[in-house]
Parts: sequence; C-alpha cells; structure tokens
Amino acid sequence: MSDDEADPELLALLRQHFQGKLNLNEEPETGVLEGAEHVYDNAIDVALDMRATKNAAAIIYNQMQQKQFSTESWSEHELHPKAKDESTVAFIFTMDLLNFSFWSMRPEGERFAVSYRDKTWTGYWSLVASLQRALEEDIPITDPHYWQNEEECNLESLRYVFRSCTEEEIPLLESRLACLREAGRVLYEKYNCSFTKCIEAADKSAAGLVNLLARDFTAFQDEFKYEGRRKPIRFLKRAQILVADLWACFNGEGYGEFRDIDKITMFADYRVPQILATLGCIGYSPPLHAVVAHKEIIDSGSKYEMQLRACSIWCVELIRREIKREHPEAEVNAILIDFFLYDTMKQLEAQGKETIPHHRTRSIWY
Ligand SMILES: Nc1nc2c(c(CN[C@H]3C=C[C@H](O)[C@@H]3O)cn2[C@@H]2O[C@H](COP(=O)(O)O)[C@@H](O)[C@H]2O)c(=O)[nH]1
Repeated sequence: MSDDEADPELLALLRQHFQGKLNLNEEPETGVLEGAEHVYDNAIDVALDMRATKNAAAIIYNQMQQKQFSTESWSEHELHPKAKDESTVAFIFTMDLLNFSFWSMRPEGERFAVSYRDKTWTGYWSLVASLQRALEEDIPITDPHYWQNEEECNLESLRYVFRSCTEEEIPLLESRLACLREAGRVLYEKYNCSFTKCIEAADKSAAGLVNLLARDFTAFQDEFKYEGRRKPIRFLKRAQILVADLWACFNGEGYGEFRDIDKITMFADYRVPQILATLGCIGYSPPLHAVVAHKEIIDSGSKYEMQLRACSIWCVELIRREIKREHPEAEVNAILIDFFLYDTMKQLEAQGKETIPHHRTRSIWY
C-alpha cells in the first residue's frame, strides 16, 4: 500500500512510535503519585515527620498482621454487599459516585444520620445504609435507567432515599442527584447502561479504569490547577476508591481483577489525613493548625487543602515503602494501608478519642 493510501493519522502515530516518542504498548498511569510528590516537595503548610512515619509503618504492619487485614476485610463489614455479581458492581459504582462529604457542623446527636437494621448510621455508613434500605424498599437506586427517569428519580425521591432520623438532611443532595443524572447519561451513551462495560473497556488495568472514569464522568474529575504548574494535580479520590472497592470486594478476581492494582494510591479524603496527623506523621503550620483545630471551612482547591490531600497521599506512599523495606514479603499496598487507617480512625471516633479534628472542605470530591 503506498503512502498516499494509508491513513495519515495512523502514519503519524507509527512514525512517532518508531522514533521512540510514543510507546503504543505503554501501560496507563494516573499521575496521582507524581502530582502528590510535587505538592509535597513545595509544601510550606504541611510537613511529614519521618520518625513518626517510620514508627507508624511498624505499628500499622503489626496491627494489620494481627487482624489478618486483607481484601476479605471489605466484605466483613455488615453493610457491604456480599454477592459477587453484577448487582454488587452496580452497588459499588453507585456508592462511590456518591461517596463524599458527610461531615456536619452540628453537634454529634444532630448530624445527618440514617436509621437502618435497628442501628443509627452516620458518615460513609449512612450512605451505604441508605442504598441498602432503598433496595429493600424496591427503589432501583443502583439502576442507571432510574437515574435518567426524571419522573421517578428527582430531588423529592432522593430526599426520601436519604431520609434522615435527625433534623439535618444529607449534605449536597442536589449535587448527588446531578452525579446520578450525568452517570446515567454517560453509561447510556457510551457503555450500554452498565458500569461492567467500563470495567471491560479498561482491560484489567486499574490505572486505565481510573483514567476512563476521570475522562468520561465530570463527577470523577477530582483534579486542580496548582501554582502555575502546567499539568493539574490529580487526586481522583472517588475514581480510585471505586477501583479499590471492586478489587477488595471481589478479592482481586472477576470484576475485581487488575494487573496494576498497586498503582492505586491512598484516597485523599478527610479521615485519613486526620489519623496521620493524630499519629504525628503529618504536621501543620501554625495558621493551618488553627484553621483545622477551630473546624473552620477550608475551600476546595485551595493551597491549604491541596497540601493536606497531597501530603497525605505521599505520607501513605512512604509508609508503604517502609513496610516493604522491612518486610519484602508483605502483601501490602496503599489501598490496604488506607482502608486500615480509615477503619482505625472510625474506631477512635466511636470511642470519643479524636484529638485533632478532620479538616472541613465541602465538595463532591471526597
Ligand atoms: N481514604 C478513605 N476514605 C474513605 C474510606 C471510606 C470507607 N471505606 C470502607 C471500605 C473499606 C474500608 O475498610 C472502609 O470500611 C470512606 N471514605 C471517605 O471518608 C469520608 C467519610 O468519613 P466519615 O464521614 O467519617 O464516614 C468521605 O470522604 C468518604 O469518601 C476509606 O476506606 N478510605
């Protein structure tokens, strides 16, 4: 076939490939860890304490060993779905589409809470309880067709799904509806109305699935410009925890099988930074410490917030490296360390042992 018959775009790609500028076989990268290190290297309001981080690595490793913490721990949670099938994939997608911003400015007993299975659930668990309750009431809350049906799925019906047993309703209800609407539209337009088609498109790459989510759904585009840097800093927290929840729930098999799962980083939320600060691994400048300690609002995308999120990602990476250095055989990655730290923080909260508050940023990103 002569040049003038070949597709010019394909020719350009091949020319770049053979000039070594483009590796057609290269594995996807999310860029999250690279961005986190950049912010850490330039941070002035958040610092890492290497001795505390080293000590934390030893404590975390020993406790994870004692508790035999593994992907199996995910399904042991009372409210997490147990079936290893497509309905659970739909549940996890819906859950991590809405897995953000449960914190309240109200006193503990007045914050948004959900009554389900004779218990009162707050925070992340209020979300999971609401979804389980809706399914038991035959509301198809995990079905993309429902999300697009404005007759059935609207602010009123969503208010009912997330009805509270206190005076406070779930934060950002309108934003949650918008996330469902967009996801319903994108799944309809590109993925045959099923998130399993996104998993198939990622071809068992965790980074590829994270990038696909950030590319196709604005609700997952958790990235921000930072101080004149050309490329945005990517946190992609809900996209990453979605992949991690699939991997953990399915124990790395079937819908949870990813060859590059270790590329997933810690999920930059508001709980893990809190326990890292409690362990002394991360420290705040006096002005930032005052803002966090007084539970003042920190704006989404602000320098304070980005340093908090990025330094937490980097800190967990250093903890992971320290554990692997001391125990090369350890089957540990940033996901399991993160899950363990989140659960530990929630235990401290339940025991009333919070010493440093979590930071308060209201956004759909975490
Ligand atoms: N980094 C990180 N962030 C996590 C989780 C989870 C729950 N994961 C479960 C799955 C496996 C684990 O074993 C957990 O049992 C929720 N979050 C985030 O925290 C915030 C909610 O806080 P609160 O309002 O206090 O419940 C909110 O931003 C939510 O997105 C995690 O694991 N890691």
